Amino acid sequence: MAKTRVLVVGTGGIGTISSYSLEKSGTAEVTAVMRSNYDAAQQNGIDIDSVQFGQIKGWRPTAITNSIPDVSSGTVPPFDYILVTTKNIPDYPPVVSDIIAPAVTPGKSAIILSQNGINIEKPLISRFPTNPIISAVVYTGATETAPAKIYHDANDCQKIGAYASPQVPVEVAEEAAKKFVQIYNPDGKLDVIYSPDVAKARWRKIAYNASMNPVAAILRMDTRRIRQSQHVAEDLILPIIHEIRAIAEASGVTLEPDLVHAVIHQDPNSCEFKPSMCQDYEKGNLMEVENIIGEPLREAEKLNVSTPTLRTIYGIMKGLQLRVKEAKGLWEPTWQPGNPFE
Ligand SMILES: NC(=O)C1=CN([C@@H]2O[C@H](COP(=O)(O)OP(=O)(O)OC[C@H]3O[C@@H](n4cnc5c(N)ncnc54)[C@H](OP(=O)(O)O)[C@@H]3O)[C@@H](O)[C@H]2O)C=CC1
Ligand SMILES: CC(C)(CO)C(=O)C(=O)O
Repeated sequence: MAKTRVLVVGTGGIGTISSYSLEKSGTAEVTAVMRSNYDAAQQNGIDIDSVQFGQIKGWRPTAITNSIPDVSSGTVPPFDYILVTTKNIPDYPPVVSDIIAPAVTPGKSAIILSQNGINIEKPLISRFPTNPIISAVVYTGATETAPAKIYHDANDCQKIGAYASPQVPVEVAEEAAKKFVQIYNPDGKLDVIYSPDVAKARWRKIAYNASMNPVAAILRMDTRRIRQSQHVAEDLILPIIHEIRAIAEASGVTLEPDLVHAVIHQDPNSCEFKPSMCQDYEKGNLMEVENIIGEPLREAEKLNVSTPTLRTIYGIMKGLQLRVKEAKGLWEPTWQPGNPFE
């Protein structure tokens, strides 16, 4: 039987772990789009040090490329799935829809977003109205420690489901999501499951990311120290979790009573874990500020929900993001027309 064709866009931490399981299943062939790690992977393959799969040296997916395949050329067969595992940073171009556009076959390729954040699916719906959109809420822990060297320290754990798109029949999108889970996890040994209510899963996950990620980045502190400082946990983390719960509730999603406990205890006491936003800031990289904090805040404004802590944290994170942009030469300190503070 022909294998399912999957394009993985952004083969860093999560992209590599997903590519590995998809290929290992024997039912998928992965084309991995790589960028800064392309040369290293071409030369020596990818090394994976995995808590779940052991030590893997020089692993290679079916194909590695350093550009997005252009399916309109007619030389590349269409992809059944496009799995997007780049960081998602809409405040600096190119945005995800522009990145993947050449590889999307209208009406065929299902697009799966594995990225953190809320509302990340919306720009894809308007750009690719006839393609099924699938949302993957990812709890896996994986970091690229050097080009094409992946440290996988928390078991692959994903909740995957269809995201409603007006021109795509619900059953088509659900079928695409279920089939993707089937090819990813054919024998059910992984904690990678179909979720009929992925919107709820996203709100639940954002309670961790909107609280722990920015507070860790601002303080340059791991989540155990955040919790060990009762003050930081009580005055910053808990209020943000409560604010996220209130926004979700106003948008029609009731989060479970164990939410606070689940966020506080997501990282075991034994580890000193710095969430991705903190790691990115320490590396001088742009951070996923808009989808993790900006979007929940915009939802809150629309729904008239009070979110004082989230707003303060957003202001600080926007400032830190600007510092990263300036250091990278992506922003110049100039006055924009209409700025009342000039
Ligand atoms: N890592 C984790 O444990 C978890 C991550 N997530 C989410 O998953 C997503 C991916 O995170 P993660 O795997 O850590 O990210 P990484 O930074 O490890 O990997 C992202 C990869 O995408 C590449 N990339 C970015 N833009 C492009 C582009 N335009 N064209 C081609 N390649 C591109 C990057 O290349 P380059 O190196 O050149 O920038 C990098 O190789 C994020 O949204 C994150 O929030 C969710 C849960 C856990
Ligand atoms: C905590 C983790 C790794 C997965 O839940 C994550 O989402 C992040 O660091 O941003």
